[in-house]
Amino acid sequence: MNDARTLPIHGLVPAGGVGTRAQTPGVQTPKQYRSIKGQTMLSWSVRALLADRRVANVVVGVQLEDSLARQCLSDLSGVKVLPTGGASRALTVLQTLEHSGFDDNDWVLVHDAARPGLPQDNLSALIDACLREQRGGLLAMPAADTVKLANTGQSSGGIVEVGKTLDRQTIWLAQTPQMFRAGQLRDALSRALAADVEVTDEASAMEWAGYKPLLINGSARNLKVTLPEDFEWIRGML
Ligand SMILES: Nc1ccn([C@@H]2O[C@H](COP(=O)(O)OP(=O)(O)OP(=O)(O)O)[C@@H](O)[C@H]2O)c(=O)n1
Ligand SMILES: C[C@](O)(CO)[C@H](O)COP(=O)(O)O
Repeated sequence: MNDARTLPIHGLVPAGGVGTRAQTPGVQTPKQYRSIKGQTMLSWSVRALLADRRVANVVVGVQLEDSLARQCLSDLSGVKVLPTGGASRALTVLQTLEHSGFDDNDWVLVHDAARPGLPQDNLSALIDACLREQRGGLLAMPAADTVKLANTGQSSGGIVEVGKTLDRQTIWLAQTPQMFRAGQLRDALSRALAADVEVTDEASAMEWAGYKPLLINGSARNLKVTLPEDFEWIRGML
């Protein structure tokens, strides 16, 4: 009989993007399939989840026509690739959840394929906190810089000006993994997307549904590889 506090914990990696912002002239490979120190970025990110012995398995959501994921993950056990990619990250997560076979009360850790440097102590701290508090949560970093809100209504000719400075004491920058009960997350994502809510991470759908996810300290090493120069940074961290 599964202990309700420690029901299976699954990984879910949305890998259905094309990495537009990371592309450089002549390199069309989606960023998750770019090689870093001999492994694809996707492989690094999946392995980072599996490194915690409490993570039972990982499902990876990719676009229907994607054949690269199975190739680069073929040496890993406990990994299933599903053709559940959608037009947005949130839709990929939802469709992968819907076809994962996870039970509603199972825990799921959603982690970007673009965050290969996830430190094990951060992952462990997130899992510990969610199991201890029996609440969902996410890795995030308190803002270390002064935070400006742009005055979007006034920009002309590409010029953007400051609207105001925000109190950074309450600003945290979300990372992944984000850990929630599979059924609650699936329902929140489905309802939020049906209501045309802007969902850029799992927590925003859960917040819209009324939950208060835990914020657990992440790391600069858990960089989301987004721009071409990020590959140089992340190579030095792996
Ligand atoms: N339709 C999409 C879009 C994104 N993702 C995944 O969501 C994660 C974070 O998204 P992001 O860094 O924005 O990746 P891309 O969307 O590929 O990048 P870009 O916005 O530059 O195209 C990535 O693992 C990406 O593969 C996804 O599964 N399905
Ligand atoms: C989920 C996320 O990594 C949290 O910061 C971020 O929202 C993903 O944004 P992207 O534009 O889909 O990369």
